[in-house]
Amino acid sequence: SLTLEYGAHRIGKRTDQMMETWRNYGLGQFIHWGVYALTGGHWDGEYYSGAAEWIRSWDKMPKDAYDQLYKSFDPKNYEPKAWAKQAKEMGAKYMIITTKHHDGFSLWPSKYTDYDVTNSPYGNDIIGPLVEAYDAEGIDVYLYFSVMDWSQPGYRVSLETEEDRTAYEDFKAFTRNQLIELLELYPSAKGLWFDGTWDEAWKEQAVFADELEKEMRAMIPGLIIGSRFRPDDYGNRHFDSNGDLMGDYEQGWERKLPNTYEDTKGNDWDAVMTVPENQWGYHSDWRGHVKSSYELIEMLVKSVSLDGNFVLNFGPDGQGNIRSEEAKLAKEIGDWMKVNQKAIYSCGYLNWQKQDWGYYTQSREDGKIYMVVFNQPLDGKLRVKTADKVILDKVYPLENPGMILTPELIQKNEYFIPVIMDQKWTSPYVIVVESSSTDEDKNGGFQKAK
Ligand SMILES: COc1ccc([C@@H]2N[C@@H](C)[C@@H](O)[C@H]2O)cc1
Repeated sequence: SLTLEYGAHRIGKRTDQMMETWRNYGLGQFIHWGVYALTGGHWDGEYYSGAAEWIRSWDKMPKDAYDQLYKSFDPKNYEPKAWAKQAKEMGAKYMIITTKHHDGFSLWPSKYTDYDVTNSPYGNDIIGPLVEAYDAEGIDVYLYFSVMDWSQPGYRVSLETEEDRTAYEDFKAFTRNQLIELLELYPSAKGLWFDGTWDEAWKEQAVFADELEKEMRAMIPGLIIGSRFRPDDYGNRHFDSNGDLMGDYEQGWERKLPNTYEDTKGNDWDAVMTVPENQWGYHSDWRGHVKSSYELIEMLVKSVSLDGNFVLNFGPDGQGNIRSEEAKLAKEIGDWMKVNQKAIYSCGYLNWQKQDWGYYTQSREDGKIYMVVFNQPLDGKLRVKTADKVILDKVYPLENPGMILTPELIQKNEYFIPVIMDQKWTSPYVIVVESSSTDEDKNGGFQKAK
């Protein structure tokens, strides 16, 4: 392997308590909010088919017009407490807020730019009250920060000239100043979620990024930072030039999920997901496929079954309203979580063979195994192939622990679990399997429930 000064500084998962807490979240909420929300994905009556938060890059969007939008930013309906309550009801255990997206508009009072909320009609800090409201609901807060900042004179895609390099030094200092400022203002933040680090200019900054990451980690012990922040000695992010994970968890799953445990490389990871195909910021006219709560619950369960967290995106409008489609999803997901959360929180991957009916999760606290059923077989028999030397001690529906299900032995370590046929299931349900290991290879494989 290569000798790297600025590659991964740790091999394998973090084992400290703060990371264990992160690993056990299961469900998170992403919030994309900024002046782009004022456009709602339209300009001058024209529909923008790209991701709404990228509308400034649209050739039909006059840049100076976009850059004046902040003078209209005055979200009368912004209610951070209501947002936090809704997220609590949904069952989110953490929330990631865009403090600054690619356009550079800072949602907190920043000493380092005039392009921030204090110079908008709204005038007040957006981030502070949001952090307080989510902390009060017991939902951990993480700060999204885009290194790419179109508003900054020193920002560069690549460093071609001496002038570029001089300007970029100012940009690096500005970037550091804002990040230190954020951690000083909001020390209850548990981590940072970086974006906008794909430019060549940034990928040459292995030394600077490493020193800055060390400085931030020293400010908040246990701070959790993903794989998209630092470039290594050769400019590689996410995985260094030896293939080792940069940062504390893999951030590569954006609008997509791993399909097998092997895809996750055994790392911690999060998947961040839009409700439409590709809209993070508010777009008033969602076109194409809009995901249902059923689809999103399956993505959540699949993520947890593969040792990841699932982060669902919300894009409030320019007045600070949560749109009705998102409110409905929060309610529907929350209703499901209220009944089935034991299969999600503090759960992760189980090495039993994946079956068509759905997903296994296993509690990291008491070892209980959860079968989350999405595709009930027509014959009502759920095939279960355990790992070797496993005994099924007790099997029952999570919603009805008194209803003991008796597995039918098919062959060694393989059973049919009879599902509850008398109920017309309309949403995914959970069966609990209490199992124990045996050192002999018992053919019987299971004991009658005690
Ligand atoms: C294809 O390039 C990009 C670049 C940035 C993004 C940003 N990352 C997401 C988390 C959103 O913030 C989106 O704007 C998406 C695709």
